[in-house]
Amino acid sequence: MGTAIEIRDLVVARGRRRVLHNLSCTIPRGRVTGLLGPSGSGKTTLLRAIVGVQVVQGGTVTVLGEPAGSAPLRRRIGYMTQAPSVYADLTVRENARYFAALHGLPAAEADRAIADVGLAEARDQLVGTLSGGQRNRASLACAIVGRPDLLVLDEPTVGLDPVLRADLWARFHAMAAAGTTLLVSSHVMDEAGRCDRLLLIREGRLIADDTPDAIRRATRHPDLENAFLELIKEGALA
Ligand SMILES: Nc1ncnc2c1ncn2[C@@H]1O[C@H](COP(=O)(O)OP(=O)(O)OP(=O)(O)O)[C@@H](O)[C@H]1O
Repeated sequence: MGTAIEIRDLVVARGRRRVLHNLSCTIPRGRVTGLLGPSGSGKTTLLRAIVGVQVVQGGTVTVLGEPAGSAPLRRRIGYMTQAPSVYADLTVRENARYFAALHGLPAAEADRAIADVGLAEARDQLVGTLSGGQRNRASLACAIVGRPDLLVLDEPTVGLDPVLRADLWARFHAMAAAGTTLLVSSHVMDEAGRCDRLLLIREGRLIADDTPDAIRRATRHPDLENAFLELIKEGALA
């Protein structure tokens, strides 16, 4: 299977606060790994460090065998931020075609990405007129258009109804089956069970790094939400 991302003793401060404390983990290739944790726990900061846009104070982040942020990685990573990163005054198709062109890819690839996120019917609509969930999917289309080896998605399913969420998760797994590594953040615990592996982060520290089943077994909670509460309680007692 192999390793896609290797993080060793990562320390990040934002403002005057230390946000990540000596965090270490490895993320396997060709799998969907979920990054879960409460609001403010450091999920976005960790994703930023992996994508290479975060100043770090210590430790190493190696992505697809290269140091995070290095030039060869630029075309190999798709990153969807929480704020939509698409142009409001362009249509969905124009946005996706623009990102396809940046990767040197033909317009057909843009149309494929739009269809992949279920936005084909809205492809000629200006992004500024889309609903929040549709705008998220337009951002996702732009992140996947280059068929990246690593897809880093910061809360991609916010604002989506259950049917669309289930549909997107099925697409994530299809991409993983085709060899893409996905790292997906969420603070919705019912999405945790959809991941192959989970990283649970709290106050900048990793409190679990395992499969959903192993976490359920170790905590004796069939429900991941309660399993996480148990891990947090154990952490507080340790
Ligand atoms: N630009 C910044 N300057 C100072 N502090 C920041 C900055 N960005 C984030 N922080 C702080 O860093 C901590 C981690 O933030 P981060 O965005 O990584 O959390 P998160 O787990 O992604 O939260 P959420 O789920 O709410 O998006 C928070 O305490 C936040 O207030």
